[in-house]
Amino acid sequence: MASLRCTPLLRTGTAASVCRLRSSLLLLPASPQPRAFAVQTVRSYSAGNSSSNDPSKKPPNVFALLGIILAGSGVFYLLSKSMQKEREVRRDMKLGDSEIPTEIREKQAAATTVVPVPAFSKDEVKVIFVLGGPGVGKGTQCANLVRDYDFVHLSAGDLLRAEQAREGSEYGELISTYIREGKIVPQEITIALLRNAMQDAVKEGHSKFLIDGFPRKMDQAIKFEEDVAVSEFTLYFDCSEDVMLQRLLKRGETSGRSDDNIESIKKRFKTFVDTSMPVIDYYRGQNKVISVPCEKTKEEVYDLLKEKISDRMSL
Ligand SMILES: Nc1ncnc2c1ncn2[C@@H]1O[C@H](COP(=O)(O)OP(=O)(O)OP(=O)(O)O)[C@@H](O)[C@H]1O
Ligand SMILES: O=c1ccn([C@@H]2O[C@H](COP(=O)(O)O)[C@@H](O)[C@H]2O)c(=O)[nH]1
Repeated sequence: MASLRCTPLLRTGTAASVCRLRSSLLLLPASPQPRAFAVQTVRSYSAGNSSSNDPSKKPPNVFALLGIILAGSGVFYLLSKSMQKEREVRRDMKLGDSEIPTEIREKQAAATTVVPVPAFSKDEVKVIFVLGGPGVGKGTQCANLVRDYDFVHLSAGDLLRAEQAREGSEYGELISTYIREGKIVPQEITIALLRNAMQDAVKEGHSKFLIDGFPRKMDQAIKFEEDVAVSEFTLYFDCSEDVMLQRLLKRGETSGRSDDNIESIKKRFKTFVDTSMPVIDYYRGQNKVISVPCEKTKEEVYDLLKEKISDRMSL
């Protein structure tokens, strides 16, 4: 089986990514073993043998015996030749495809299927996705968990805003437009930012991550879990649109965010329903969603959240 590890290098704003192919070819299925030949025991009949006079015990026909031995040797020779040919084909990988028998080529293709390996193993990191509609209170509750427990909070939206504001970023313009329009920024950018931030935190000895506002689209979910880390579970913060709208408009009075205005908010709600809810449904199908009702006060929501998380992992 071969394994693939990809290392995106967005940190300096470049889109380049380095893919290290760790290819360890599976050995082809073992060659057929030479068949065991039946060993024929030849009795020796001496002239003085008392049974030699018994007409039912005639000496074996020497020519028949020789024939059997010759036929056996022939089959053995042909079998050895065929095994040697297969060994040569396997050893000499420089042979052109057309020279390799189809059957062997098919075996090789099956054995070299590339399987992606996440950058962080389940032993190294515990990743919790935090999803929910715009303004539901994800950031507020993540801040509570960071204050009280050993979590690292990575908000995809915050990372994108920081990249947008970074001098010299080649994605600044693009991110700015996507955020204002409530659209989802291409996953390569967001995943590279998250991965770099995780790498820094792991280097500092952290292992528990709250990935807030991500994945918001199925392609992000699949790619992140293939390339970066597999999630433990998803927290889904649930609230009516009316309540979220009131919270966002209130926040918009001071946040300075380009998308905390009624036009952008409507677009964000639509994107959430059309694009992000399928991600929650996807994880729900895997029994990996913890739903947290969020209409009550911040404190009440937090108490419920702690209770629900501690049912699933030790806090
Ligand atoms: N339970 C709550 N009751 C009342 N107000 C709340 C509650 N939770 C959060 N808020 C307020 O609602 C606003 C949005 O909260 P927050 O920024 O945490 O939401 P979010 O889900 O992270 O938003 P976004 O998706 O836009 O990043 C904030 O002003 C916050 O103080
Ligand atoms: O994975 C993501 C996360 C966010 N975005 C864009 O950012 C804004 C704001 O996100 P918040 O979580 O509300 O801070 C969001 O509307 C998207 O435009 C993204 O593209 N991909």
